[in-house]
Amino acid sequence: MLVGDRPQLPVTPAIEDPPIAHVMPDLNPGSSTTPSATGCAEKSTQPLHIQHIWIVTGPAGCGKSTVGKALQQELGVPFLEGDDYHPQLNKEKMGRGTPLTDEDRWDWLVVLRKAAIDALAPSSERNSPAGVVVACSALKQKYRDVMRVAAYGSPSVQIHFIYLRLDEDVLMERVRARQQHYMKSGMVRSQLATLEEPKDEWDVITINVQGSAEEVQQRVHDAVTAKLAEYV
Ligand SMILES: Nc1ncnc2c1ncn2[C@@H]1O[C@H](COP(=O)(O)OP(=O)(O)OP(=O)(O)O)[C@@H](O)[C@H]1O
Ligand SMILES: O=C(O)[C@H](O)[C@@H](O)[C@H](O)[C@H](O)CO
Repeated sequence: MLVGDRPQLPVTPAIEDPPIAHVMPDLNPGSSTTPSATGCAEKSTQPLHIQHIWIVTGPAGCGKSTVGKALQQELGVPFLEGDDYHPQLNKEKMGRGTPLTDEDRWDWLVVLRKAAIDALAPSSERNSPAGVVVACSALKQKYRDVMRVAAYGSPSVQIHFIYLRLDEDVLMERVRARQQHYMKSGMVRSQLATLEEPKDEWDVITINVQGSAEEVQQRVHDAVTAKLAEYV
């Protein structure tokens, strides 16, 4: 299977990651789809309760937090702000104007992925939510692949990336106008240099985020509604 292709069930993890894979909770105890001995999914009469992980991606300043929080309100699911999961050293590094490396991002992505899985797990205090929204730059395809592992082995969990596309000049304007954030406009160019725009990745929805926050939110709403309709 090529990276970014839609996996067929049952899914064999393309990335070896035993600690997470082995602790994946059974998110769907009443699942309607049961893998058979031959490896083919068998249908039962119960509806499949799908949990959707919506990962809002793109470079600093594209609007991940703004879009993510609005989507959280709309869907009534938890929201994880990826920036909050960076170790302090990463934040200090970015604050000094030094771009993160693959190594700096690796543990952050794994921790954020686990937090997303945990947010889906049922607890005694509330019912299992229908999903979670995560703001995470996920600039490179291999970073998105790290996050994709969250859905591996759990047919009831679906992962979607919402890539917010914006030109450099508008990105720069938005980051410059933003107050009290460690990420300054000088980092925008390096974010774009690192960015691998998703192409032919079946689980990515690209949204043009030029325009007002309301216009952008409407586009996101339409795209998410259309995606959810595929599961009805
Ligand atoms: N559609 C929009 N039009 C104008 N300004 C916007 C729009 N969306 C977001 N902003 C503003 O742009 C700035 C960056 O947005 P936001 O913080 O949501 O981006 P981000 O991708 O989460 O950034 P970072 O990754 O650096 O945390 C904020 O000040 C926000 O209020
Ligand atoms: O991968 C990265 O370089 C980082 O995640 C950044 O994108 C920041 O966390 C974020 O944009 C905060 O401004």
